[in-house]
Amino acid sequence: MQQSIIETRTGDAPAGEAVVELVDLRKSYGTGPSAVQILDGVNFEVRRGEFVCVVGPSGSGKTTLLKCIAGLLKPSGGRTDFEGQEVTEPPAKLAVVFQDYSRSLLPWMTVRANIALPLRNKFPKQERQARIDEALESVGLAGKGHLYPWQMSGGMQQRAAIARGLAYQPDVLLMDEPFAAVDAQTRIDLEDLVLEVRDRYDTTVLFVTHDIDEAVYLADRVIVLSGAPTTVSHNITVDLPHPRHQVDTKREPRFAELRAFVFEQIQAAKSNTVRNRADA
Ligand SMILES: Nc1ncnc2c1ncn2[C@@H]1O[C@H](COP(=O)(O)OP(=O)(O)OP(=O)(O)O)[C@@H](O)[C@H]1O
Repeated sequence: MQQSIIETRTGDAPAGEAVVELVDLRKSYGTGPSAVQILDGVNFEVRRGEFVCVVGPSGSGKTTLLKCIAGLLKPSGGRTDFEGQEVTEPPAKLAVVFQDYSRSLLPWMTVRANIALPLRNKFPKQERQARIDEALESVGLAGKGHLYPWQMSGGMQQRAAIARGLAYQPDVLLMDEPFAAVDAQTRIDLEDLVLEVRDRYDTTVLFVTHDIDEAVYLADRVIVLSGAPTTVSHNITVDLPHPRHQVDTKREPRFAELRAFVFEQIQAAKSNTVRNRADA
């Protein structure tokens, strides 16, 4: 029998402390009559320890949203809070992993030196070395720290980029389509790796993806964005058991139901975007 889809209303998120909170977040690019409104009052919270995926049509502003949360872009209105403080600069306890691993690692430095970079002047040498070793081990790169990024496969480089974020031991990891540029098998391995490290470090994860299967597989909640100008169209609880398993979880009827529901909402958001553009 089909179960109903559980939606979380804003302000009614699962119990626990809100680590990230978006309050009526607005962002437009450009000024005057040529300004284009991308985010048009986005509201949601991420609770400590949650894994939240954000999906939405292409161009709906997912990267823009993540950059506002990371303090890399100033909102045009509303605000984002990190651990109860309004974000006005990149928060110290937040790390970002971007899609383009080839640009996020410095090619003239070894992997160890890349991971050490954000730790410099923050921790004594011995602690830095211990953090680097632990982060490398947790992403399956123990003993590979002496390599340069260009000596590694795409999947290994993205593991190294994740290790750099983890070594900092952030409270929140923001990930912007981190596996979009790797092959399908590596992507599956990295999805499970991120679930493992989330459990190991108890990190809160906010993960942007185009891939609906990936979102439902990884998330505790999926936030679906409407087409631009963008708001939250759905906030869906993923009531699949943990630990997730690439075959068993995806075989569950509930997985198929949730996947179909998210897919339909994105299709609806896409057609609204086309209509909005035609009306403009
Ligand atoms: N710096 C900028 N200046 C002007 N427009 C921008 C800028 N950055 C993004 N945009 C526009 O804002 C809109 C949203 O972009 P954004 O990259 O946030 O969307 P997205 O949902 O992440 O897209 P995709 O799914 O294709 O990666 C797009 O139309 C994009 O062209």
